[in-house]
Amino acid sequence: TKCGPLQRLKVKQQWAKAYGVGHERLELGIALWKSIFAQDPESRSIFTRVHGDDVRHPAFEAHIARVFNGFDRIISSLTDEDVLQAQLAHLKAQHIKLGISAHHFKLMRTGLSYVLPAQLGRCFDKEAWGSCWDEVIYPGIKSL
Ligand code: HEM
Repeated sequence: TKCGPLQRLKVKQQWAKAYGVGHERLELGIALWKSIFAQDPESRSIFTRVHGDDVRHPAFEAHIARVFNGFDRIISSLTDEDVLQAQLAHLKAQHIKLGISAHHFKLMRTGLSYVLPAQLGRCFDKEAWGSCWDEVIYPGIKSL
């Protein structure tokens, strides 16, 4: 499939539902990062500044909130190409300095494919998410 207008709308709508409110949002984030660290325990080491050794540390919870805020900005912009590309370019510049590789983005892609269905059930459109990640989000943010 392609990340076309329909897929973008689905991703937007499903993200809005999963992102939810209050503590649900934090729990989704904690589940995502637990999945990333379970897939690759070594990847924790790039998060020392934000206490990646403990996903419930206030500093790590703040990190989770920043990343989801970034997600929210990207996904909200999926239907506005110019804003979308500006958001992606900004995140790309931030991640170049951090040494985030294709491998790391793969961990996140896989993590999302676990935690979003847990939140959305059968509403999760795997193909729409996969194509928008592979064709739009990842190519826009990757640096290495
Ligand atoms: C679409 C995917 C991603 C988005 C939207 C995103 C978003 C963000 C945002 C908004 C920040 C905070 C920047 C700041 O205010 O300084 C951040 C920091 C960071 N991100 Fe990402 N990120 C993504 C993917 C990843 C991946 C795949 C990894 C590695 C597995 C990663 C690792 C980091 C690290 C290490 C930091 C800095 C932590 C610190 O403050 O020390 N990010 N990210």
